[in-house]
Amino acid sequence: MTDTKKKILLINGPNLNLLGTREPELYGTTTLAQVETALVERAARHNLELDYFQSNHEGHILDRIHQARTEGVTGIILNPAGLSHSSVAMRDALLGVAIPYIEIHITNRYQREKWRHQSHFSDKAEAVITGLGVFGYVASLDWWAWKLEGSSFEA
Ligand SMILES: O=C(O)[C@]1(O)C[C@H](CCCOc2ccccc2)[C@@H](O)[C@H](O)C1
Repeated sequence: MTDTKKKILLINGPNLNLLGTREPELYGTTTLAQVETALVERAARHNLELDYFQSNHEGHILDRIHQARTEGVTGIILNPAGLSHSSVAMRDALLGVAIPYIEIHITNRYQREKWRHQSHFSDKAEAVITGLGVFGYVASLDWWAWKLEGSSFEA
């Protein structure tokens, strides 16, 4: 029996491995491992498979994005981190593999330095979440589940 579960890939950019251990006033106290574990379990409840990847190296992230296409990834949850504001190459990789993504940021970037207001990813994202803390990751997954389950609205 072939595995028919749709796959969502969670990608976190540079320094997010520090989540929960540094700057809790900005990023909270939940660790990246806790986020990843929680999303894997939540995805399974939606009959989805969730894989996750974090790197401090742009090229490794590009390689993981390229690999996603060969794996048949349906959608991406992307926190580009600092690369949000600088990486045309990462934008090109995402557009190149043509996998839809939701962009998520833990902090409200519009309350921070002006240079954080711009992202190389937002205009091509399905949606952008910024400022919900790590709940933004939960919201991103639930959005993918809702989208893939037919986008029906039940009040
Ligand atoms: O708010 C977000 O999620 C950001 O993507 C986080 C990036 C920073 C990622 C580093 O995250 C850390 C987490 C905990 C401790 C230190 C860094 C920042 O450069 C973006 O402007 C907004």
